[in-house]
Amino acid sequence: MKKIIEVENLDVRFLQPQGELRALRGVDLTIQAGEILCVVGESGCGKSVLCKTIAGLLCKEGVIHSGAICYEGVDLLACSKQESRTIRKKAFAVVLQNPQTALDPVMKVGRQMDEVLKLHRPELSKPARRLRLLDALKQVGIHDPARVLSQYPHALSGGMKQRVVIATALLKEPSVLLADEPTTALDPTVAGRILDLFADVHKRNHMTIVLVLHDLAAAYHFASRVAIMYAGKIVEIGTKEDVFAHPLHPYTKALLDALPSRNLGKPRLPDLSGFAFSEEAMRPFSSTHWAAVPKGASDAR
Ligand SMILES: Nc1ncnc2c1ncn2[C@@H]1O[C@H](COP(=O)(O)OP(=O)(O)OP(=O)(O)O)[C@@H](O)[C@H]1O
Ligand code: NI
Repeated sequence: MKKIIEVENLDVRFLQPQGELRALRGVDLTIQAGEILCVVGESGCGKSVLCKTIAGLLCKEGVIHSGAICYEGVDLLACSKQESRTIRKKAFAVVLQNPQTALDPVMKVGRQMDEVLKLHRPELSKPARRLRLLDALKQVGIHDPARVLSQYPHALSGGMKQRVVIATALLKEPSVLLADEPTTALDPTVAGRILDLFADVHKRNHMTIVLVLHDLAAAYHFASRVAIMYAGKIVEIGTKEDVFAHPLHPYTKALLDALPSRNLGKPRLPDLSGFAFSEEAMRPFSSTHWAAVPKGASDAR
């Protein structure tokens, strides 16, 4: 498989009054074209900083101390700002965890999506752009796109807002979609549907997707490969089957042991309207994506 992004020995620090915080301590990561790479790790391990640094969105307090981020062989940290900006603008789109902050509250959805499309496809006429926007919303599962285009973001639910954000990201036809915990702000059933949407987008567009997730079980379902991050480093990476069957790092083992259900390879349950298992087993995606069992009832290993 072709490598699309190579991160080498990336070291990012935050200078604070009380000292230097090392958020990324030499991250090495290869992202392959066309894969869904899920990055999983505990809160504070550096997932968002990694995503933002790749996307060129690191806040000004963050210092890239050393390392390389190569996109199709071009080191974005070594080339000119203008060049790296042009490459990033063309190649990457980013979806963040809170759709609220991604949308302008005082601009109708249609207008803000149109602004993005105008930049990306200046040759399109206004009617052609409108058709493109309607189609983009349909592609993310919005059944009444004309109505949504005419609304302000506050009129939409959290899940609908995130769909709009994803549709807007896709308007840019990026090679790589970076999504940083895109479902954290959503309630569990909606979160499951949004993750399904990423899988769908991947299947349709053969795009490279980097999906940061908290939940290892969700990563198993959606990833081609899984990268485990711990204390500012990628400590393990591999196909999901390898990582789940033969975890090498103690943190990966601990994460796997913490899963409420170990029967991840089992067939999916159909959608259920109710749930009879213990509350602990009711993980956000369990009813739609895999059979959940009460703790202790299964030990697949
Ligand atoms: N703007 C900032 N200023 C100072 N420290 C920061 C800043 N942003 C992140 N950090 C620190 O960098 C480290 C990594 O943060 P990051 O947000 O990448 O974690 P994360 O893995 O995304 O966590 P979460 O799962 O909670 O989103 C943390 O210790 C965090 O406190
Ligand atoms: Ni984060």
